[in-house]
Amino acid sequence: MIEIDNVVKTYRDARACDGVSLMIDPRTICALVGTSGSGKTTLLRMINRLVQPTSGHIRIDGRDVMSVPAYELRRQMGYVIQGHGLFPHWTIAQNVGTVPSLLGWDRARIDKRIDDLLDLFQLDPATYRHRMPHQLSGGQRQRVGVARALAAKPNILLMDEPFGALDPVTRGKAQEDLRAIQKKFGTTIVLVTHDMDEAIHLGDRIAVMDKGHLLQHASPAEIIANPATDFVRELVGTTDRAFRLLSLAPLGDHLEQGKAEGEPLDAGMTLRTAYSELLWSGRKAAPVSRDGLPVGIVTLDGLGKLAARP
Ligand SMILES: Nc1ncnc2c1ncn2[C@@H]1O[C@H](COP(=O)(O)OP(=O)(O)OP(=O)(O)O)[C@@H](O)[C@H]1O
Repeated sequence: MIEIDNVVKTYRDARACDGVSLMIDPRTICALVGTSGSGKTTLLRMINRLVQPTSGHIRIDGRDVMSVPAYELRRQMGYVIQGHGLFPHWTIAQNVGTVPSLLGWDRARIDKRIDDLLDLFQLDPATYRHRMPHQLSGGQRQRVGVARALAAKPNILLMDEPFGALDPVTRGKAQEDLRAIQKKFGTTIVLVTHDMDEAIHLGDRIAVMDKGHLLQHASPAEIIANPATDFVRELVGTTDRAFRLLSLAPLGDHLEQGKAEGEPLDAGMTLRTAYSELLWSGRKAAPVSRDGLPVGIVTLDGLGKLAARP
């Protein structure tokens, strides 16, 4: 549990964070969103003491971060920034093994961890271990950045615009990888992003900030359906909120009974994708299958109801 309790950070002429209180549950992803200069990065960096609060407290499992030596705290938490932050003159293996080496793990354990992580991020260890960061693509470097942050099995991962520099396809893949890894390890993730789609897609909860204030902290569905202020409404965008609602749930969660013709849709796709598929194939209904077996149907009418204002 990360507990942010009435935290203020003032710089000479700015209140970067102005009385922010927020609870982040273990094993969840909290997406911090807001316009530029709203205080997201400042808040994130106070969690690992890269920035010191002017007042207020941040506690991790009940322990005030200011009472833990900064180096110890940062070794317990992964930190990923935009543009990966890899050491350019170190090999990929040395980069990934940084924190385990600092923690004094023995060589065999470090090597195994490096190989496991490279495997996990689909970077063949034999090929990539000895390469230098400049010999990788931007997307690969970003994966190595996340692998490095996870190397010492931290409970908490802090991410500041980690996918901001990636093209949309690579970015989508990186988001899927992150979701899968978060599920597998149960890591608590705090993710700063400018991108509301990314926040909706990845966040169990979204925290919206503006001018140092926390405006709303709620689930993506709640933020879309009931934005707390005009600013939040504007950030969510009104033109495609129906589609955003549909993008939150898998088709398999909203099956209907009945008969439908044609190529089945997979129960794992989102309701939004199913809607698009129905429109594209000119059908009002389609069968749904899971692992090749029929499990129900989906209809345009049914999807229409799910997309309507709750
Ligand atoms: N070291 C600093 N000294 C003075 N002012 C600062 C410092 N760091 C941040 N600020 C100010 O605090 C405010 C919040 O900055 P912060 O970087 O937290 O915003 P942000 O929401 O992360 O923005 P962005 O999305 O552009 O990264 C801004 O007005 C910024 O100019």
